[in-house]
Amino acid sequence: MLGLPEHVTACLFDLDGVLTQTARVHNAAWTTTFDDFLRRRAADTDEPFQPFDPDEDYRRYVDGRPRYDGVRTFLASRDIVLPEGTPDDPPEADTVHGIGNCKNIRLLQELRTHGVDVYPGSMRYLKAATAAGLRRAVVTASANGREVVAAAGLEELLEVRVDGLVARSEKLRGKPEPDTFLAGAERLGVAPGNAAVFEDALAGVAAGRAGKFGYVVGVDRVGQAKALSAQGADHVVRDLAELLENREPGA
Ligand SMILES: O=P(O)(O)OC[C@H]1O[C@@H](O)[C@H](O)[C@@H](O)[C@@H]1O
Repeated sequence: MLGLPEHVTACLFDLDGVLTQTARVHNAAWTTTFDDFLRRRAADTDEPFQPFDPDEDYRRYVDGRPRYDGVRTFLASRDIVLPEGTPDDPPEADTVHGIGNCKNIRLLQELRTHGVDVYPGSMRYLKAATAAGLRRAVVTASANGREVVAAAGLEELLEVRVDGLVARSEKLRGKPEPDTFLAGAERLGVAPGNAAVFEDALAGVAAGRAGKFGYVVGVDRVGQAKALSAQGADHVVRDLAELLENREPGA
């Protein structure tokens, strides 16, 4: 049904980059934030400034991961270790939390100024899934998940939300671990084997594979179809509307 195998009765959708056109907003906020930090550091250490790569660095180290995990993973890729700091560190603090908080201020500024766009194909797919009686959850690493879902006007179409705040309060490990997707399936009352994961991030597809979900759809918005397959996507589309055309997988 809807391009999914017969045993699938529920859909677990990632948010940024799958339902809403906000992956690029996160990416831009991270790029500016990391570049500011790296420039300061280069000036302090006399080492050359090597900017954050919004393609490679974002996809490998930041995309899909919880905010502070993204900071740690990227810094580790440059052999940089910073103090953790605390959640209320100011945005200029050179700590894991300070950098994450700086990115969040930039992200919210942009989201609140320009609003949130939904992918038209995703809206169509969500409506078709609702009409077909498939269960529907959104599972996002973002602590801003509630705000983005509301700004996108998707609240009515999603039965369950597992976001970064839920993950924090329930101590769920972030993607690429499967915990948040497993929590989404559990809240819908569906076994992982009967749920399909929809993900645009490499870490998210890896989480879908690790959780032994019934089907993993890779959503390729940036030309990384091969990498999504290599992480374990069963099928890769460029837009969810493609699944409405192909009624059965592989058809
Ligand atoms: O900083 P937030 O809003 O909690 O989001 C955390 C992460 O959420 C993911 O959905 C994005 O792919 C990442 O880019 C982002 O860093």
